[in-house]
Parts: sequence; structure tokens; C-alpha cells
Amino acid sequence: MTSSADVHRSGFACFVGRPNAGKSTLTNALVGSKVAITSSKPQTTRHAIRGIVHRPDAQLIIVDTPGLHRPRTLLGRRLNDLVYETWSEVDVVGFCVPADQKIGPGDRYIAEQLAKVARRTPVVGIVTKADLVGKERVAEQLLDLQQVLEFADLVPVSAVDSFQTDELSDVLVRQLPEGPQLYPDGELTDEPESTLIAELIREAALEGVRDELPHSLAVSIEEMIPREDRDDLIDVHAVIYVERQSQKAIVIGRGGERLRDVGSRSRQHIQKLLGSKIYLDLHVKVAKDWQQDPRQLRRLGF
Ligand SMILES: Nc1nc2c(ncn2[C@@H]2O[C@H](COP(=O)(O)OP(=O)(O)OP(=O)(O)O)[C@@H](O)[C@H]2O)c(=O)[nH]1
Repeated sequence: MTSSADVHRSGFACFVGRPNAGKSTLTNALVGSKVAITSSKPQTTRHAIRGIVHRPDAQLIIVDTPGLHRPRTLLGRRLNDLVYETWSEVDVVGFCVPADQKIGPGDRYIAEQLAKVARRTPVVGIVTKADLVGKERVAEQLLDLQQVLEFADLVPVSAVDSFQTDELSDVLVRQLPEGPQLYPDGELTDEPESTLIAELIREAALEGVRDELPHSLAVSIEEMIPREDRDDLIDVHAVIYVERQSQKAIVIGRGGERLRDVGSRSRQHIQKLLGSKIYLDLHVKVAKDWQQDPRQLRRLGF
């Protein structure tokens, strides 16, 4: 006879929520490593980056989806399609609502979309950023959240001080089917390295830029090759794409200062990721209105 303690579960979870709800940060807190990139700019996440939580009793694979929003561009529609596709593939969805903001039309829009899958896929309500407010406000937000959808479970968390992150992991694991380990021990993500590297560069390039520019930035890794005659150095050639000439000037900065800064910051993260020294060759190019152009979107991996 097997007791419940012997049961091993495995499966997929994803977090949804309005932009900036804290989904990427939560993924990193659960996985315990910098897998999904985070920033204070909305719509940072474009790729379904997976983080893997290894536990003795379970393997939880987290798929990080872009923020769902009313689409205005072709890119917007592609991103939303990616979100719906992800929901239908996972075993549990975590609906994230930040504790410090009232539940608004954006959240209700997501709840309406989620209600369509909630019969097939259990949805867990998550009140994020609990550290920003008092206990009473957290309780109030949990009550408000309960009004918008029927949840399999409700959990308040803080990714910043690790409040209840283990509890959340338990709650999500409970919704997974019994199954074997799907990925080897120690593996944290199955994204190709080039995608992670592109995301690290985009994260560095996003720092300190304003307003509409974040949506116009895309990074493509053109080439990644070990330097000839050296086994400790990799040449990485990357292009930062923007939509307009004026944006190019912003990204490069006066005398190229900003771009150098972006290069040196992202290089540190990339070296850590690859465990090797790298030479980073970084260029900025204008791809006019790439968010509206199917051919350019394809080339940039959307
Ligand atoms: N105080 C506090 N801040 C948090 C917490 N989690 C996330 N943040 C901050 O909230 C901002 C957004 O976090 P992200 O994890 O990038 O949000 P996201 O939902 O993945 O955003 P998109 O990728 O745009 O959809 C960042 O500035 C984080 O540092 C938390 O638990 N506490």
C-alpha cells in the first residue's frame, strides 16, 4: 500500500494577472533563481519562460505568460493568443492581484476570460505584494477577489520577503496530477539559452526608460560562438530593435554611454548564466513599426 506521502505529483502552472501584478517575481521566488526577468515596467514578459520547482514530492513547472490586456496591435493579439494557449495546457492557473491596488476593470476582464477555462482548469486566487499593505487590507483584498471568480484556493503572498511562498507552492502542487519527475534535478528552465540571454539584455535596456519605449524594444541574438583557440570566451552578437530613430538615440544615449551601460550590466548576468566569460557585441537597429509587421514579428520570435 502507498501512503499519500509516497505520491509524486508533476505538472504545469501559470500565473495570470494584469501587467505589473508581480507574476515574474513570484516565479523567481518559487523557483529560487533568476529565470524570468522582472522590471517595474508593465508588459515585460513576452515569452512563456518556464521555471521549475523541484520538491521531494513534486515537480512544478511554471509557465510565465505575458500580461493579458485588450489588444491594440498585432503583437498585442499574438501575446493574448499565447496566454489563452497556455491556460488550456496547464494543470492550474494562479490569478495574481496585487494587494496594494483595488480590483479594477483590468482584473475583471481577466476574470471573465478565466471563467471560461475555470471548469476545466482550477484557478487559485493569489494576492501578491502582501508586504506593501497591512493585514486588514490583505484580508479585504481576499474578500474582494472572491467576488470575481470561483477559486480552488486563495493565498496571499509576498515574493519580496518570502511570506507564504511555500504555502503557495503546496497549494499549486495539490492541483497537479500524480506523475513522475519530468525534468532532471537542478534544471531550472527549458528555455533556449539564446532566449534567456535576449531577455537579460532587454531587461538591462529597459532600466530607466520611459513610457512607450518598453513596448518598442525587442532583442535578437544573431550569433553565439566560442572564440577560436579559447575555451573560456564566447562571442555573443545581439541586436536591440526599436521602432523609431528617436528611440534609437535614447537607447544609445549621449556618446553611447547608455548602451555601454546596458552592455556591461547584461554581460554580468549572461556570464553568470553561461558560466563563461563573454564578449558582448551590441547594436541598436530601427525596425520600423515591427509590432505591426507579421514578417518582422516572426523574425523576432513572436
Ligand atoms: N513590494 C513588492 N514588490 C513586488 C513584489 N512582487 C513584485 N514586485 C514588484 O512589482 C513590479 C512588477 O513585478 P513583475 O514580477 O515584473 O510583474 P509581472 O506581473 O511579471 O509584470 P508583466 O511581465 O509586465 O506582466 C516590480 O517592480 C517588482 O519588483 C512583492 O511581493 N512585493
